Amino acid sequence: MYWAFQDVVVDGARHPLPLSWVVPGGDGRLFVEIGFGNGEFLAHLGRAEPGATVVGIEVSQWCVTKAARRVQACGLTNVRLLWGDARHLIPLCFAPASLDRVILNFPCPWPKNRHASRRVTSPEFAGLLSRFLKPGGFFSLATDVDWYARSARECFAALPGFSLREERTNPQREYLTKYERKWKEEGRDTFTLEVEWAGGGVPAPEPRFEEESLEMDMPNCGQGLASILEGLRDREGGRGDHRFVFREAFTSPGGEGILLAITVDEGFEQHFFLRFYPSRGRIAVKPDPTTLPYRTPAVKEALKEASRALGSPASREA
Ligand SMILES: C[S@@+](CC[C@H](N)C(=O)[O-])C[C@H]1O[C@@H](n2cnc3c(N)ncnc32)[C@H](O)[C@@H]1O
Repeated sequence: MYWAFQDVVVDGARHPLPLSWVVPGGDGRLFVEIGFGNGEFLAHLGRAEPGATVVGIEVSQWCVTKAARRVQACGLTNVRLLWGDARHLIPLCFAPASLDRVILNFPCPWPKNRHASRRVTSPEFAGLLSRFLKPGGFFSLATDVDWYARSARECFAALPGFSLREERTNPQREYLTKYERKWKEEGRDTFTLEVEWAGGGVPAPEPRFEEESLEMDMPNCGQGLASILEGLRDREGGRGDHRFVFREAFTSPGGEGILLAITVDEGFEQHFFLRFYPSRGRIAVKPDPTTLPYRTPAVKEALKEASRALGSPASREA
C-alpha cells in the first residue's frame, strides 16, 4: 500500500495511524512533506533516506495520483501518500511529538489578508508543528517569496522552543523541485529556512477532531425517506469556517437513501455520500463507506442536520 485515500485512513486505521502503517520496519524516523506536487522531492527523499518513513500530504487528488505512480515506479516501500489538507491531517494522523522533519517546498504564499491563516507564517501552523515535531525535530521551508520567508522566521521566533538553524538565499540544494526549477529559469531568488523544535514550552496537544462514531440512529419521523431527502436537497448550514451543503439525493426500492454532501473546513473541501438505511425499525444515517470523509467539524454538522431531518429530538424541540 503506497497511498491512502480518505476511506483507508479513516476506516482502515484508527488515529493516530498505527505504526505498522506509518513505519513499516524503518528505523523509526518519520518525515513529512506538505504539498509535494508531482512527488519528485518525495521520491528523492525516500531514496536518500531508506531507513526513514516519508509521508507526503497533498490536497490535490491529481497530484496524489501522479506521485503514487512515481513512487511505485521507483519501487519505494518507505513512502506513504495522504490526500487532504495537511493542517487537518497532521493532527488526525500522527501522534504528538512523533515527527523528525516537516518539509514545505514552495508553498502558495496566500498573499490576500483573508487567507493569512493558511500560510506557514501563521501562528496556528507554528503551534501545530510544536505539538507534532519531536524535540530536536525540524521544519524546512523553501520559497521564492522574500516576505514570506521573513514572516515565517518571525512567526517561529515568536514561539518559545523554536530556534533558527539556518537561513539562506539562493542556496545550492540537493534536489530542485519542479517549482524551484521554474522560478530559477525565471531568474527569481529562492529563500530557505530551517527551524528546530527544542520541545516543551507548549501545552499538551488537544486532539483537534475528537474520536467519535459518526453513525447516528434516529427514529424515523414517519415521512417517506424520499421526501425527507428531497427536503434536504440544497440545504446549507454549518458554523463559521465550517460549512456544508447537500446536493443530489437517491433512494432505492429497498428503502435505502443516498445524499451527496459537500463540506468545507477553512477552505478544505470534501465530497461524500451520506447513507440512510433501515436499522432495527428505524432509519440510521452514516457516511457511506465508499466515500468516507475526514471527521471535520463541518462533516459533523452535516451529519447532525441529516439526523435532525429524520426526526431527532433536537428537531422536534425546535
Ligand atoms: C506551488 S505547489 C509546489 C509543489 C512542490 N512542492 C514543488 O516545489 O514543486 C504547492 C502545492 O501545495 C499543495 N497544497 C496547498 N495547500 C496545501 C495543504 N494545506 N495541504 C497539503 N497540500 C497543500 C498544492 O496542491 C500544490 O500541489
